[in-house]
Amino acid sequence: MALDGKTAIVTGAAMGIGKAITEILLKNGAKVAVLDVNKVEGENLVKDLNKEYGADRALFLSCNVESDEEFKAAFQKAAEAFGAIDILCNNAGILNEEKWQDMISINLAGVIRGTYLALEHMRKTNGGGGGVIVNIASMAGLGPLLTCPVYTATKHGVIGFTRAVAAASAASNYGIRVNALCPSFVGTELFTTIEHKLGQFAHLKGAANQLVEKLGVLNTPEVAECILELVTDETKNGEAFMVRTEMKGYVPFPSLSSTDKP
Ligand SMILES: NC(=O)C1=CN([C@@H]2O[C@H](COP(=O)(O)OP(=O)(O)OC[C@H]3O[C@@H](n4cnc5c(N)ncnc54)[C@H](O)[C@@H]3O)[C@@H](O)[C@H]2O)C=CC1
Ligand SMILES: CCCCCC(=O)CC\C=C/C=C/C=C/[C@@H](O)[C@@H](O)CCCC(=O)O
Repeated sequence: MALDGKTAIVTGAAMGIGKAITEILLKNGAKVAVLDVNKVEGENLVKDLNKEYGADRALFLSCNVESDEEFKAAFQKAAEAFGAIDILCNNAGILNEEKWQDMISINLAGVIRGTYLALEHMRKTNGGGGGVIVNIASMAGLGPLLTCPVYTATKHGVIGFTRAVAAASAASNYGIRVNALCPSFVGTELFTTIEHKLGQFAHLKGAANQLVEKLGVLNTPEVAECILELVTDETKNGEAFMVRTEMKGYVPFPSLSSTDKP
């Protein structure tokens, strides 16, 4: 899918990885609806982006991905402003093991909520033009991050959901691909403020720091680059793409056919 003239919705787009994804989509010719709970950051960002990329290329919509009503209204407004939606990036997420129910509600249920809304708007069997969804998971969706058991669970959930809904979309001729992006550590506010958000396993933070030392820290444009790959390569559906400082690529999963033995 070429991006020129396409329209996108990015959640949690006021800062961090979502902001970088918004910028790379704009640079490549798309229009972007910036959804976020942070109105001040979101509105300021959109003002700057429209100065840089042209009037009305970006649109801020206040939206908490935990709210069905707000999410639905944001999709409606974006569709009215842009004509149609071609791309959804479910990026909004938090890390706070002390507020673990909120993490499930935002990181996993928010992705499901956004995906189901996008299927309604975009699926060819409902008058839509098809499109692509990218869910921001994490390397913690592929293996355990021991200081963060619930964060790990939400990201494993995002990958499982992505793979299943991708297969269901293909089998239903929706014309919508769904893929997941799995970055290792990225230097955003989420990463720099974890100190007081690790809950009962905060005493294990030394182990997490060792993993950071080993894996290094990505910057947000490096992560955003990978979005282009997942959006534009029409052969990819139900994939998880891992990005680390020293390597990136599609993650192989076991096939688990009925004849396989453990
Ligand atoms: N920073 C990292 O090391 C990594 C982050 N990720 C994932 O990338 C995504 C983005 O994370 P970062 O940019 O690092 O975080 P960040 O904290 O820098 O930015 C998150 C953005 O999401 C917004 N947001 C939070 N809750 C929201 C809600 N309920 N509804 C709408 N917007 C909401 C915030 O206002 C903020 O603008 C998350 O899903 C995170 O789990 C994945 C791997 C590594
Ligand atoms: C504590 C800050 C979390 C920031 C948010 C993230 O999503 C970052 C996740 C980044 C990396 C997670 C890696 C987990 C890896 C484990 O499964 C480990 O077992 C893999 C070890 C890889 C290796 O040793 O090469």
